[in-house]
Amino acid sequence: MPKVLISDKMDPKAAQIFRERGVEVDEITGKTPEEVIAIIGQYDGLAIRSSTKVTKAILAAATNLKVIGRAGIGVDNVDIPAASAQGVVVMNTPFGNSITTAEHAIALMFALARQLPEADASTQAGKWEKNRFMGVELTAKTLGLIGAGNIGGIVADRALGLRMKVVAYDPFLSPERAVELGVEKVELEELLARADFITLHTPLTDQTRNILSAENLAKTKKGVRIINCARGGLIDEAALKAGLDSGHIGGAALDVFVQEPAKESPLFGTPNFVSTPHLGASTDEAQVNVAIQVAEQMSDYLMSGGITNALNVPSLSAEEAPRLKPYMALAEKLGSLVGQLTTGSIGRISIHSEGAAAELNQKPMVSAVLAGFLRTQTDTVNMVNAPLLAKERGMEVREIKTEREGDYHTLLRVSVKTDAGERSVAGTLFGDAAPRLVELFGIKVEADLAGHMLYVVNEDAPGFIGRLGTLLGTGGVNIGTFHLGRRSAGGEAVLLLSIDEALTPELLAQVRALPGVKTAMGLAF
Ligand SMILES: NC(=O)c1ccc[n+]([C@@H]2O[C@H](COP(=O)([O-])OP(=O)(O)OC[C@H]3O[C@@H](n4cnc5c(N)ncnc54)[C@H](O)[C@@H]3O)[C@@H](O)[C@H]2O)c1
Ligand SMILES: O=C(O)[C@H](O)COP(=O)(O)O
Repeated sequence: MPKVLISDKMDPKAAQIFRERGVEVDEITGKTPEEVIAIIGQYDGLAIRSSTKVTKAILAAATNLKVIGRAGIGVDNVDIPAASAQGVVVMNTPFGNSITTAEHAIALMFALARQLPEADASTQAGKWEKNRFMGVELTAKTLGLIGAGNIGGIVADRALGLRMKVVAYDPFLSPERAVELGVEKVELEELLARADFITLHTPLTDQTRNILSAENLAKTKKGVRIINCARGGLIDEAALKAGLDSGHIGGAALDVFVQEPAKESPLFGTPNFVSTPHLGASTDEAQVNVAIQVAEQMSDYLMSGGITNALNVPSLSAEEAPRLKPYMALAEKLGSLVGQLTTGSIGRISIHSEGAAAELNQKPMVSAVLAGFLRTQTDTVNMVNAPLLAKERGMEVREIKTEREGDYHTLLRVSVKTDAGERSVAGTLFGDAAPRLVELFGIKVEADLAGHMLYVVNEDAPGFIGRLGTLLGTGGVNIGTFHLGRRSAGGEAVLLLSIDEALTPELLAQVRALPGVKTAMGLAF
């Protein structure tokens, strides 16, 4: 039974779903990295929010880990390249807390417009400072949206409902989507110059880090109010403090900080500054949503191989998984076969689907071919890191689809281009389930690729099969199945034998010494 560790505070629904789906679960929160390292080796899955930092060191100790599930959106607390290199799937729940976070941004916008936190503190201190707290209306004000994705889009919708004008800066926002959202797509400079309120909804990347730098803050309208419910690091906090102190910035509300937890900051205590401790996603509804989603996704993966919302591997729904499973087995076997039969460096590997195979999700099949191929070179490859490894090894990967059926109802062909030219193998599924090799380097042959096999290329001549059978029999090797193919009568012939155990090097040398043998190799699947 697979075992999952929930290492951050999560709605109890997550544990309930894991158990219902047959996954054992431990909830151990608030541990130091060293404590996580000490226990992580026993788990197949790790369910987290933003507190657990999944570092290289934690991954190195996670020897059984197959999946990391983030109950939320941001995965900047996970070393994704290290997870990928180790073959661990990383998934998040990209929509479960979007509405909640958008509402938090709107709440902070109101808090700034009417100085609610300071008015509250003053009133509860018995001061009744009615004349001190003069606010501004939101109606007819311009909201500048930096990042118009899921959360930004919801913020825009709510702001339009408040009769605000919304301008958006997002280089990836299409003009059509801007129209659909009812926002005006503008460049950053224009947004800075026009916005009365600015709200940030981008991930933290090299392009967005300090997007509100001292220089850009100086370009904003005097009195601008700024909200950040996305990620610390999007705003230069020192420049923000200076802008608030000088009065150029009319107010700022931060839910996220460069350093979290933010137990101290020069911003604390600054007039017109409002803060919350990374509460954007903290509502009952959002936490139930993300807990359910993460547990369902992780259970699907651990129990049936279904992949949803993964950041480092193509998606594969739980419905697709059973249909794709035999194809993945075929793909992996074909990849392994070409890997075992190819020497020298590979310039290109092409995966060609024909007939029924072409109607399926190609990405998982491609990953399976690459994993099968590369497993002949390294033990640490799997579906997750295979595309990455192939790229690192300078292999060009081609995907080709032909929906028309050829000789077979469904066919997968794997071709490799090396210095010696291009060669291919092809396979089909018998009864849509059983993988079978049907072509080997241009020769028709029908074989199951399983267990130990002997591959022989020889000159087609009478008596050869008898001599080979006698040699193997004398050597104590039991033949399970025997598959033959030839290019033409008397031409090159190929033999694929399944054998109960691998040939000893001595016996293999004797096979190679038989008259007419061009190549003989042991294979294993
Ligand atoms: N405070 C919280 O608790 C909380 C909760 C949920 C999400 N978040 C954070 O909010 C952010 C947005 O989440 P989302 O679900 O809307 O993500 P999303 O991926 O749907 O949207 C992000 C948008 O940013 C845009 N973008 C990327 N680079 C940009 C750039 N250089 N300039 C301008 N725009 C750029 C993208 O095109 C995209 O439209 C994420 O960082 C997420 O981690 C925070
Ligand atoms: O990216 C997210 O989903 C938010 O930052 C929420 O983080 P949390 O799950 O730690 O509240």
